Amino acid sequence: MDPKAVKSDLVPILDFGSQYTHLITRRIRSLSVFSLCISGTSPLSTITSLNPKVVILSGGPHSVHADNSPSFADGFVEWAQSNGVFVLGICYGLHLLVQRLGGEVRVGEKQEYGRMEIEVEKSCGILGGKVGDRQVVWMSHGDEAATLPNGFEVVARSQQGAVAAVEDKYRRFFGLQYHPEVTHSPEGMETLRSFLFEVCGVNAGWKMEDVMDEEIKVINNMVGPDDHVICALSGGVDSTVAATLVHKAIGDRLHCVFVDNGLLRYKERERVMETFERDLHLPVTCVDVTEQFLSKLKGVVDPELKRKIIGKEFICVFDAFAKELENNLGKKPVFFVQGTLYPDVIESCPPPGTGRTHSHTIKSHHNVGGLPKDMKLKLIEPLKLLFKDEVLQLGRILTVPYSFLKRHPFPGPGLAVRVLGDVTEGNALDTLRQVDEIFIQLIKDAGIYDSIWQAFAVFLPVKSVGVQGDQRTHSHVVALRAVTSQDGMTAD
Ligand SMILES: Nc1ncnc2c1ncn2[C@@H]1O[C@H](COP(=O)(O)OP(=O)(O)OP(=O)(O)O)[C@@H](O)[C@H]1O
Repeated sequence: MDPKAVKSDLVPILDFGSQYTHLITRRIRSLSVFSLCISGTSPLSTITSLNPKVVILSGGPHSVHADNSPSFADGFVEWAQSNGVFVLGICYGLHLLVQRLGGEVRVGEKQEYGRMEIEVEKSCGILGGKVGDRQVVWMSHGDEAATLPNGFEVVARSQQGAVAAVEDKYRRFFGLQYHPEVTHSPEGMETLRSFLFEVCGVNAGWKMEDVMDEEIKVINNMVGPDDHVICALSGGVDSTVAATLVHKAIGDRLHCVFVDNGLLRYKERERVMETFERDLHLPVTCVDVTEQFLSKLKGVVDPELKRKIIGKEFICVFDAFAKELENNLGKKPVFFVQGTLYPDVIESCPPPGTGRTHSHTIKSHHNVGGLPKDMKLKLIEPLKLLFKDEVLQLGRILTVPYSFLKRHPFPGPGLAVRVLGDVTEGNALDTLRQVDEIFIQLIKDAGIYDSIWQAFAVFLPVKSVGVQGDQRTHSHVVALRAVTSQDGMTAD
């Protein structure tokens, strides 16, 4: 997706490493306005090329007083001011604005963490001008704005008297000391909404239908009229939605491969292939490489080693599939489709100041281990700017069956990571498949499958005493686990 082709205004978030940065992006997107996280230290040209009406500076774990604390590019405030761009600094973003514009930030006398009450002191834009209004907000800061730059006014204060909201209406600079993006600030969402629409006059209109049309255009521009494309389909939501989208764009020049590695769930292969063929009309080749995978996993106990072996075998299978396709078509396939999502991209691009290496090129996340270099396939990652719930929305528009979209996620290495110990010993895999099926079926019968994020069984490498019929038995133990989650970022 080309961010510049988006129909709504685009709101970039300069990321300074807050654990909440992606939440700001999500809140704004939920208002039908496209938003993107970019590194807080991005060059000015990256920001200006997006032509934004509003820029948000995120919070972060740093203090502006620390050596090498990250900051926006030189010339940013001047550019914003001379182009009438609205700037909102949140927490660390507010401290940066205050400091870089000539105010003073100091270590707060009473550092504020958790729920606090604030009171609006001045009629203002960002908090809706309701003087005397009190609201509960989520604070998480050590530093505070002590002296404001010329032209700034305090709009709200915390109970402890610390600055909670500021603005310079004339220059269009705004700051919130608290985090409006978290649900612990109950009025935060309304604050973001009124800031974007009423203060900044942002145009909404970002729709998943447009994302789909735009993606199809991008794919058609990328893939030549005679080019062929490969996609590894796991039966999971991401690769299925990505493949369905690419298929809509280029038709049967897309060649999908589904790998039965002997580590799939009960009747997984039959169920997945049926959906691909009957409901989605996707051209999929199913390869059965059970023996190949299980022989490599014999005697392997270490889960990390299992993952590595599986990753390598997947690559061999994809490689063989590409060669066979080349023989059949008389030409090499050129592209490989991956269902990389936005959280993978964010995780692969650590924000400045985290101590992790910052990569400017987006590194693709692929837990089947990356592609072999001599395959020389270019990547198509049509979902790489979308969050999981947005991918589900896109899937619905692409008429991927609801039951399929609602399937619980299943790991790439499959049951190999749900059997603790050697997967080839005894009949661990078969036992696990049967237990898992019974567990999932019971959850479905109880009508709670859709409210659970992921439920699964794990085969443990211990035996315990039980009674079956009239017999005392000594047999394996299987653990059952189920978690709920909104988006797979946190779980209960
Ligand atoms: N059995 C399989 N056959 C073919 N490809 C597979 C298989 N398992 C995994 N893959 C490929 O590896 C990718 C990563 O696997 P994993 O299941 O961890 O990913 P994911 O990000 O949850 O995506 P998905 O929702 O598509 O499964 C998949 O998107 C798919 O392209």
